[in-house]
Amino acid sequence: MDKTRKMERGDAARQGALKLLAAVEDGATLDEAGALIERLPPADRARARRLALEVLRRGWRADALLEPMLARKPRPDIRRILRLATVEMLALGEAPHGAVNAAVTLCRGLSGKGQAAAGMVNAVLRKAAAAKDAWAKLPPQKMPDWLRAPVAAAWGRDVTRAIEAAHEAGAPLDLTAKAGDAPGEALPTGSFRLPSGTQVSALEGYDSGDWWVQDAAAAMAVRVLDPQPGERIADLCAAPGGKTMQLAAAGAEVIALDISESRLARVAENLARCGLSAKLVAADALEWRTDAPLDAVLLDAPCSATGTIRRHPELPLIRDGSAIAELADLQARLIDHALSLLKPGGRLVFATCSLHPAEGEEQLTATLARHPDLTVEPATAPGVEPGWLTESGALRLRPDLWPERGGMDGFFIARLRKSGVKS
Ligand SMILES: C[S@@+](CC[C@H](N)C(=O)[O-])C[C@H]1O[C@@H](n2cnc3c(N)ncnc32)[C@H](O)[C@@H]1O
Repeated sequence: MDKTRKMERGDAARQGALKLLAAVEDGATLDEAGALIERLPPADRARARRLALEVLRRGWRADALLEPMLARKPRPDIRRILRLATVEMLALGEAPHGAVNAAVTLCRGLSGKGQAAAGMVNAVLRKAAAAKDAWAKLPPQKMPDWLRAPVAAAWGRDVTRAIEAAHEAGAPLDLTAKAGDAPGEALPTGSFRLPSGTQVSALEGYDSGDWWVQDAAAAMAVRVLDPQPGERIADLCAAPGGKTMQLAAAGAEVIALDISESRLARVAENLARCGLSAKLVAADALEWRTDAPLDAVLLDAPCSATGTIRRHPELPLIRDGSAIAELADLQARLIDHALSLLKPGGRLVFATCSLHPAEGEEQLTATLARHPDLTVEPATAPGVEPGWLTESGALRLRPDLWPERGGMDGFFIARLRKSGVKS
């Protein structure tokens, strides 16, 4: 590819990244914003998304570095260009001349005053390129107060900083095998790990459906439930279906329920790809009833998803924490209804991909107060380290765990036994 075409391609990806970043500033998730770049060739689209992710993970850090170099606060489109080039140079190893030239070209493509900023952007980015030591000394991007305060109250400042470092580092690619092995490093908990950016569809076993993509922490809820062949188990919030597939692969008779028909269609696609089956039901779990009581229920409840910030770094920017009380209330109602579906002695696994104690530890305490006959069983499974269990026996997974292996998503998982004869 000649030099000019290479530059144009780089700029298409950068322009795509800037569009995604602008949409996030307007409140969209990166997935929602994806439509803005769908016309780009696949390689540019993937690069645009990667660049946007990396800038979202470090935008605050870039601002902190650049602020003393700027005479006045830049307008939003210029600030996005400055952040992008700074992150490219100082975090992604892009050669300064390439990143600075690209930033200047992007400014020249703007209207009116944007063009006039090209000189300033050139000068500031040249200074930024030389500020490697200052960049290295800046702490990772902080969580917003609505999340940082409860996290720090629960686990202290050192853990909070370690979680923030894990958020900045991003997430590897984890696979769950249908049976036996999958490509990648075998993790102690049974998942398989590959470097982030691995092309999923090129891996051996993709077409034959031997495995599916699922974070190592997310895979723990079903391992804690320990499904047995032939057991009747409902997965009440099933889509897109990672946990349904684990239950089906274990030989359980699975009812996979989700309120969203379109999301349930993804469960059907995923099951078909992997040659697994489950009964699919589109319904509100709060209203759904079954003729025969169940051996077990998996409730992977809707939540703030704050455990997935490594993969969704836009979440802290587009959420303000105001939904957490409402989500915790919905989770409590789902737990109560799930318990009513169980046989005496049946088990409920409650899980959320949240770092907020209101959707985890506090939810469990409130559940036990409403249902004093429930027993919390230790949430153990192969590879679970003793330090991951809370005092009450639930599993608290956090992004800062396994730092040498690349972390894991944040999850809370509790295994509850209904009173009566054990099933
Ligand atoms: C955390 S996701 C579940 C992820 C899924 N368990 C997996 O492993 O792939 C939560 C799901 O709950 C569904 N949901 C939200 N409220 C619900 C309700 N009242 N009844 C049933 N499903 C609901 C959402 O549509 C969403 O698909």
